[in-house]
Amino acid sequence: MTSRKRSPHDFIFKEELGHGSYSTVFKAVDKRSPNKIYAIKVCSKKHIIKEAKVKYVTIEKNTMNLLAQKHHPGIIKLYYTFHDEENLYFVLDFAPGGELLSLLHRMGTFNELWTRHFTVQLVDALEFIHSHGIIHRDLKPENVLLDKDGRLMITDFGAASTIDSSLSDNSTRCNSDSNSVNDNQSCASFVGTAEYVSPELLLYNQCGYCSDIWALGCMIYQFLQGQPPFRGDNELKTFEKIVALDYPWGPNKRLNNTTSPINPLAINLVRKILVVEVNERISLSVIKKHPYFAKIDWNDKVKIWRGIWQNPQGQLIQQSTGVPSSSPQHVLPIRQLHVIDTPARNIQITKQKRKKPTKISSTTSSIVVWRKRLGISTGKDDLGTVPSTAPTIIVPNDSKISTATVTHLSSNSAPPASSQPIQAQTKRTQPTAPNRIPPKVLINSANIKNKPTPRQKAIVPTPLTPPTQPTPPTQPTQPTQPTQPTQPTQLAPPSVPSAPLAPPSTQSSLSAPSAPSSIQSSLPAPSVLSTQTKQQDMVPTLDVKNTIDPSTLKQDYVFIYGIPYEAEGPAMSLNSYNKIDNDLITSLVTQYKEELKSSKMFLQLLTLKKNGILSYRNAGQEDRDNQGNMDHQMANIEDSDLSMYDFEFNELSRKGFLILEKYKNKLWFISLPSYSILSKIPFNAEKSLTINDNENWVDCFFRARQLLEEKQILDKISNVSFDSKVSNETTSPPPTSKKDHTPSISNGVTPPAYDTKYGSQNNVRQNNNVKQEAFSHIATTGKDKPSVNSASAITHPRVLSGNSTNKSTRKTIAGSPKSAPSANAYSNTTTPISGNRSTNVTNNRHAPLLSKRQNLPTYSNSSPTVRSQIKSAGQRQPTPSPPLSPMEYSAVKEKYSAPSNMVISSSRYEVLHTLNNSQTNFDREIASRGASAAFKSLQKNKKKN
Ligand SMILES: Nc1ncnc2c1ncn2[C@@H]1O[C@H](COP(=O)(O)OP(=O)(O)OP(=O)(O)O)[C@@H](O)[C@H]1O
Repeated sequence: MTSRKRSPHDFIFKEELGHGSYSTVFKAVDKRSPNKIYAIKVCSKKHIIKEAKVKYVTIEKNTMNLLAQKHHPGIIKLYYTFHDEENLYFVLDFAPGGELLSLLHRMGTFNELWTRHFTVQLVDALEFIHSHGIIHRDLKPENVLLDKDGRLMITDFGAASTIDSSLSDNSTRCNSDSNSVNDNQSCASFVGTAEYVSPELLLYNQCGYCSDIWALGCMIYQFLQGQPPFRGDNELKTFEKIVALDYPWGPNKRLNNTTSPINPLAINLVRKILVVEVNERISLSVIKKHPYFAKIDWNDKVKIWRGIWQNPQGQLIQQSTGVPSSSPQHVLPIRQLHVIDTPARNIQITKQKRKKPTKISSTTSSIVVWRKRLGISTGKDDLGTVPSTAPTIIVPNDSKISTATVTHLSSNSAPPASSQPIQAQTKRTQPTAPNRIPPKVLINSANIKNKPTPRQKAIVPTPLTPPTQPTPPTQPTQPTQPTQPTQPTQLAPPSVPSAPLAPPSTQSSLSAPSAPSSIQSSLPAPSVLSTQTKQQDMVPTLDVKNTIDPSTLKQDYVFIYGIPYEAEGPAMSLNSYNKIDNDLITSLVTQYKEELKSSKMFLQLLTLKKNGILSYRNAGQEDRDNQGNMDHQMANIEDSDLSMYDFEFNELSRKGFLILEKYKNKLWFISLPSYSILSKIPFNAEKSLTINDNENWVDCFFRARQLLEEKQILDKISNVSFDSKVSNETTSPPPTSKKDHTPSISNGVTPPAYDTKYGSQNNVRQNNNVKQEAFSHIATTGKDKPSVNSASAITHPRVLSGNSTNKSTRKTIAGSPKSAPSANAYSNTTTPISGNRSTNVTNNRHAPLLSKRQNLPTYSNSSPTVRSQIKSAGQRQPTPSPPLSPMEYSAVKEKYSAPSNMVISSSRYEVLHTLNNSQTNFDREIASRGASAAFKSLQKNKKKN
């Protein structure tokens, strides 16, 4: 670090490199020495204060300062920090190679050579970090960047923790030193990323150097397999998998369609790292001696730190891997196929883009929920070193103590024998347990792979909480648009027959053969609510008392436009559908922008409840449904066929549109009335009816989703014991959780056969001719057709936010997936809109298409009959039928599992997942399309600016 004071004026700021939860990173040139290129991380002071990130920024600064005292090639160096009125600035090493995750994404997996080379670099860099008494705590491929030669550089120390050097012997061992697991205050906080979080943090609130080693193990696995070892449909499931060491091994599949077996030594290494018991987890020094690194000379730093794009002489080599050596900025931004985010445009340095959900707090809440449900204390008393004896798992029902222990779990880590030539050497520790895990813990032992001991006696759990009631019945549906979450592909005829709309000019660009020749729609003029309307007319029928309800997450005035559309015609590829869909939305918005935002429209009072129900009532006129309700149900965000998009939606400036789409059924455009229109509403009414106007709609959607998701998880955790399903000794009635289908299977309900006919008719019936396209006001019809402007520059609503490498991913619990929405019929039947605004916008529309291709039934593509069978099986089986044998059970499970390449979410992970698992070029095209479209969009925006 140089002490010379610098300022933003010393640098020329170039393009944005990416942004994280509290910063935007720009490429910058030092004016004093123009050859010096840096990455400058800019954190808006306002934003970090508002988002309570000060602590993390400080940690990052201090940690990087500490590490910058000595140069290490594997660490992003911090050169200067300074601030002005608006921002804090971190001047860092520029890593032109982008994120390691992006490289992995582009390749599918790394080959043997690269995996070993990267691992060696990681081990060396980690050793350096640990030698400074620092634990990174958020190691993952996203936080590892690449320099121009393809050398790793670890970054993002915002979650780091230092170990008190007076206590530490600076050992990097996980075992044998009491400091290796740090239980001090700073370390006991929950940080990290769901997929890489260590079991000691989950179970004991502890972390240490060994927690970074755990993450290293996850990364090695990911290099070889393309995705991290532990991934559940949501964070809580991921946590379950982590403590159960539930991870599979498959061949090393590359995107160039080559497959190779995995080196057994690599598997062995990973297995020695991914051990739940920290005292048995291999340390860095032992890792270095592992036979996998037999040929590595750890003292030969030059060799170790050769870039992967360099030959032994240090020259850049041409890659045959699809990574051009000519361009150092190898990595295309990887964006979601469908995102809710802020467009990357006109980003002032001082202006923080729409944040992605908070890393730390989200993680915290998930872990807290998870631990709470397992009955694991999160209190300080529970801290301390990991006991030499593993916790006993006690199943609640009859107070019997299971023999499952954490060490037991670790011994179960062995992947299937076929892919695991080398067996774990994990020693079993004493199973008698201190009350590390209080006696309410359920261990889902069916998740434990290759359980070496005979199956335990099944103990049907007593729910930790009374069974939760299913989501309350939906409110009466609006007459024009029945929304039936359980029948996602049910197509409702347009409620308003419409005159054709001239095809948007963009249609000519539709390349798909099955694309509609025209998109016809009409825009019946809505009833006019002009600004001259008498103020009292605007809210005459609103009953204030009825409106304010504690379950309301948000209620506000909006304009809503519904466009029902019906899909007919032959099957269409997902690609075509996506394109049409994008074009449709885009053209509608671009053509009717003015009308959609017009003050002529009726105001609606939109309400989002905790149960996910979104309803509206007309603020301008008495408008009751058949049952006399003023609130009309619009959608249930739990509906797996509901997608949400953002078209330049900016709540502050009240611009743009939030778009909801029920798969091939209806589009809703939600816009916000201008302040001037709002001011026409009588003050009292406005004040009393507007609820929670401090929180954005999108945040509220995600909050609702999270609430629902947590409830769902809690139901499941409370009610499910896999033991009870596979055991012949089941004695208790099955759980009754609405959404847990597992019991139905375990109770011998015959899995419904896949209804091909129905599937083909209903689920895969494609929108070849989006022929309907009635463009009707949701609550009224009108006559005036708006003028049709020729569609100008088309921006795709879903890729609008194609920022450069937006670091948001589901893996960062930080705003994590919260959960990847699941299309997995077996484990998760409904998928609310995800909890991560920037990554997780449910888009299960893909599921049916992909499922069909593979002829795999899923809940989301099963017929209503099938669904009701599954549901009723889960809900109403009064007497347990003979349970399935384990084999039958796994067959059923497999049958009802979502196909591995299903695009069920829009996060980068999902895209990556699809890429990694795709069988065909078609799938890969789908997955990469989002990224390239996002990239193009970004470029366009940049040019414009
Ligand atoms: N030194 C760098 N060189 C090149 N690109 C960088 C550099 N640092 C960051 N970036 C890009 O900017 C993105 C965001 O940076 P960073 O992860 O530091 O932000 P953050 O706010 O700390 O993120 P997080 O939400 O993970 O805490 C990164 O994903 C990366 O693509």
